[in-house]
Amino acid sequence: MRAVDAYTIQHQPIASIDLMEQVAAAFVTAFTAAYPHQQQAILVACGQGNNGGDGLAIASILAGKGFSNIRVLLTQFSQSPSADYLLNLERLKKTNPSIVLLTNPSELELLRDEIVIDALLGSGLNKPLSGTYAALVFAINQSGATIVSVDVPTGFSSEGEIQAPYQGIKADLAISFQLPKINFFFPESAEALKKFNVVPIGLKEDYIESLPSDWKLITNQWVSATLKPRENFSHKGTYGHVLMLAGNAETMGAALLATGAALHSGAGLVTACIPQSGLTALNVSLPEAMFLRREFLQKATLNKYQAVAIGPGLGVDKEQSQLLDYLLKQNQPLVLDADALNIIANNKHLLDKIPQKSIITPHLKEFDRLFGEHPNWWQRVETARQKAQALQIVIVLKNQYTFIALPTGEVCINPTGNPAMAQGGMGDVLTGMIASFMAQSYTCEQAAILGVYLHGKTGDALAENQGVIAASTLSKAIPKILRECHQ
Ligand SMILES: NC(=O)C1=CN([C@@H]2O[C@H](COP(=O)(O)OP(=O)(O)OC[C@H]3O[C@@H](n4cnc5c(N)ncnc54)[C@H](OP(=O)(O)O)[C@@H]3O)[C@@H](O)[C@H]2O)[C@@H](O)CC1
Ligand SMILES: Nc1ncnc2c1ncn2[C@@H]1O[C@H](COP(=O)(O)OP(=O)(O)O)[C@@H](O)[C@H]1O
Repeated sequence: MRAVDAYTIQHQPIASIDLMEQVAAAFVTAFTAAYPHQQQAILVACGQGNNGGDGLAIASILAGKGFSNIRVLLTQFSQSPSADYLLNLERLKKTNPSIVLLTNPSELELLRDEIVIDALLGSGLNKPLSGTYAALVFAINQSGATIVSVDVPTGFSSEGEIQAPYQGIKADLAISFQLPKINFFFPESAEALKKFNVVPIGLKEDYIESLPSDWKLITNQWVSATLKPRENFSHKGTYGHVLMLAGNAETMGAALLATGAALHSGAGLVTACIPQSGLTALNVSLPEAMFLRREFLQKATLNKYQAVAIGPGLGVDKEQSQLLDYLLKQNQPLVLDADALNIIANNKHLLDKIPQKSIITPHLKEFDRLFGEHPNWWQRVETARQKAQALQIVIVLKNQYTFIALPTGEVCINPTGNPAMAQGGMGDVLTGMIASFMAQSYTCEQAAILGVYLHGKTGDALAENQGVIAASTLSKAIPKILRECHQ
């Protein structure tokens, strides 16, 4: 993002001070949408770099909009304030603001119900907080005030390992510019911010797209452009055939959920290879699905299936291990989830046998069982990136924000999904969706990205009206979201 700012200043007819003005205006629009009352007491806490410069411009704009109860806290910790900070300080002084000069953090006093706008340090953070900054941050956190951070909470690294224990500002909201920070998507950020809001500041999208980056944020635009329409004169054969190998006596539901999601996501045909004991349930709940006896799997012609998925509710006994072993030898790309991954974790030599272009969908624990324990998510995602490249597979590392590591070494971040989806069976639905897209002739990368994004998007649409979403409810709602996403 810092590169984007620098490029914009160089290549657009805009000076850095004017970009700062745009940033401040965009911040104020989002801030006043959340806190509209002009009598609201606000303390704008400014450092002496460009983040502090933003804070000064924000204070001026808020005052201009009639916010009459603003105090501006100026830290006096640095010997070399930034040029734009100094310029904005001169501008602000003309508005006759209430200024609090702070040399000693212990002098900080907040008014009743005062909101703190945190503009102390932003993306310029280059070392852990210490000394006076650390003491001030501690005092602000302790105050219990509502905190809204400019760009990033002070002390929070935008990229790289998040310091543990976290000692930066604990913001209620961070208002960031143009693009979210990569670390907002890591679970450890929960300590630093409750919510983030990204506001546009008019930077060149085509330039941002063209920047080489190992990280990609999945967008609705990409999904809509990638989804193929259902063509006139097409038929069930056009949309591929999924074979779903799943289920066990106590976990037949997982097989039904995965099979149902494959149907609801548009596969032309879906066959469930489940134990005989699940047949009645299959016929009653999913009459569209076909059935393949487990004993016949090894006699079946596997290449009549455009996607083969294995794992949901499968079990890890000898019989299931042999089935997996057989499939791994067919050298046909697979979707591997749940117990298929647990079997591989217990027999690590099988990792190298996963056919290239396969997709594996571990949650945190399954991932660590496969690849070893990780002290934090940053390292876990880096392992995913390396393993996806080394094995030439797609790794869908599931979480609130799922990371998809591609064989190219890129990692896609999925912005959709919400905690209402945190219920058993949700991963089974995802496996069915991904297998369905694979059967419909999308590449393994596309199938994984479409599956993950649309899974979360369906959950987001349902969460507008319900607090908890059962996996079967989500599955049935997929067709409506698919319709909406088709261009
Ligand atoms: N054109 C742009 O770039 C735009 C930028 N914008 C805004 O600017 C923000 C980035 O501003 P920035 O680069 O001036 O850094 P900032 O975060 O204010 O820090 C200031 C200095 O603090 C120091 N420092 C670092 N860590 C420290 C620590 N732990 N404890 C103590 N000191 C520490 C370090 O200086 P050093 O100590 O290394 O000399 C650093 O340089 C960005 O988040 C956004 O809000 C927008 O206006 C859009 C246009
Ligand atoms: N808080 C959350 N926000 C968004 N998605 C979530 C959340 N909790 C769970 N999910 C999604 O639900 C799925 C859970 O997968 P998994 O743990 O394998 O479930 P199960 O094995 O019960 O089917 C993942 O796709 C995950 O991204």
